[in-house]
Amino acid sequence: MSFKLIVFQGPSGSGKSTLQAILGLPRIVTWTSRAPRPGEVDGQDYHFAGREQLEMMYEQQKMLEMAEYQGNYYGTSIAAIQSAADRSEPSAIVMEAGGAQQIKALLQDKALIIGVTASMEQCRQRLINRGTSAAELERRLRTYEEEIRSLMLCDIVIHNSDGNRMKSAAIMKLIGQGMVGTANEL
Ligand SMILES: Nc1nc2c(ncn2[C@@H]2O[C@H](COP(=O)(O)OP(=O)(O)O)[C@@H](O)[C@H]2O)c(=O)[nH]1
Ligand SMILES: Nc1ncnc2c1ncn2[C@@H]1O[C@H](COP(=O)(O)OP(=O)(O)O)[C@@H](O)[C@H]1O
Repeated sequence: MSFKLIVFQGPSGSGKSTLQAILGLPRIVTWTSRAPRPGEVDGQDYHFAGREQLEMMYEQQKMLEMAEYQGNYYGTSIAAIQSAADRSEPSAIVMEAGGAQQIKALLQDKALIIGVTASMEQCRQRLINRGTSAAELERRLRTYEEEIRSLMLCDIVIHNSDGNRMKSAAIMKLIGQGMVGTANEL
């Protein structure tokens, strides 16, 4: 497989992190100013930091990209991308649409952007099961339609509905085994 980076994009609760875990490639840990959820580990799920620290990192040009999503900063450090570039195997990252497009512009054929979808009702139910508060749930689902529209910019889209769980996992296995390559490998 000649991809350097596999990017997951899609609405909250669609299953981005789940599919990333099934793919099993080294994952790039990004930065966020949001508070950790119960069970999330600093340095493993995210690098958790204050808004000021992230603004400073951005000003010091330590970030490749940074986006504000639902009132919090999310960003990818240049250091993290550099260590991914040094690895022989591809890495995986989860990003919102703006970040994914920046990566695509930068890496072009070396990045595979995977859009992940599920119906709004299924996303809602999954977020409730994840213990999301009512206010947070409304905020997260408010951007659902916009995030679905931006999936048209992805290279492939996986309909990760409840009924498609096994199929989504099988597609991830194929990608992980290098069965999906770039055009110049055809
Ligand atoms: N642009 C960008 N988006 C990110 C980055 N890290 C995470 N995100 C995105 O930020 C959004 C919110 O993430 P999170 O709060 O963990 O919620 P979740 O995706 O619903 O579990 C998601 O769309 C992530 O893909 C990053 O480094 N850059
Ligand atoms: N195909 C699926 N069917 C049913 N539940 C799923 C499926 N994919 C993921 N989930 C569950 O949905 C929840 C949200 O998944 P997650 O990967 O955290 O989403 P995201 O990273 O997009 O916010 C998790 O509890 C996960 O186990």
